[in-house]
Amino acid sequence: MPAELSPIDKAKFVAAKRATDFVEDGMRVGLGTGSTAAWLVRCLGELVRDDGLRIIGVPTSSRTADLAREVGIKVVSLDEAKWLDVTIDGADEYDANLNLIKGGGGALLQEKIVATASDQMVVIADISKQVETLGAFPLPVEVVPFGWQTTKALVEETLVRLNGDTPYVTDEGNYIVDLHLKRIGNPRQLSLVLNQIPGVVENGLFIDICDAVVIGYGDGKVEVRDINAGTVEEDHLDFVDEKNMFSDL
Ligand SMILES: O=C(CO)[C@H](O)[C@H](O)COP(=O)(O)O
Repeated sequence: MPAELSPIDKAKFVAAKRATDFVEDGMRVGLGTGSTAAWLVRCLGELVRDDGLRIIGVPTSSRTADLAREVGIKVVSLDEAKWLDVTIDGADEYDANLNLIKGGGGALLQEKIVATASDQMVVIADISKQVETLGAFPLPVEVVPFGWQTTKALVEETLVRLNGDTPYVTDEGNYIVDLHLKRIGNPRQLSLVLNQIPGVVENGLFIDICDAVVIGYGDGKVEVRDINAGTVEEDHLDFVDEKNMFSDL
């Protein structure tokens, strides 16, 4: 029997489950990274196994690739898929314009490349990720290992301050440094400035990339906000149904 889910996991689960509605038979799907994206991968795996859904998945990290294969999703590289119908991924923060901070799981580079190579990007998140102004979540910046302390000092000079001396190592062998900015007044400009610093590979600000957000709540409520259509749809999903659960929880 599956263990009882916490309200936050229920929220992540219902957001992920509802987001599978964006996926149709034959699609090439970008698969995000993180705990919410892992729910999505499991939900899609269930549809592949039980309903015969045929999709090709392009994972955004080695972790997601392992999980996707484990649940029976056919995995190819972005170069093989070339262009994707939809990418569904989690986020650390989203604002009213659906600009995002991503990369809390250290996968921002692949996530940004895959999302940009998609007709549509859909974010799945619990309501706690919604913010008025981006920046409370430390902004991850991926830097090359060569001279990373110097790059970090340059970023510090350009911006405010940087915490943490032991960098996280990404799938590409790069480092992640986190910017504790508290509030990002102009995310578009900050993103451009950061990416001009030599040694910076990419940053976790996703500007004008996300098309829709599926927001999950602990009671099973789901909201789908589409920034292009300007619509908000409400739904309710039942997570007590055992059919929706996974035996490894
Ligand atoms: O950007 C990410 C990984 O690089 C994740 O999508 C983000 O950190 C959200 O993670 P979670 O769904 O576990 O809260």
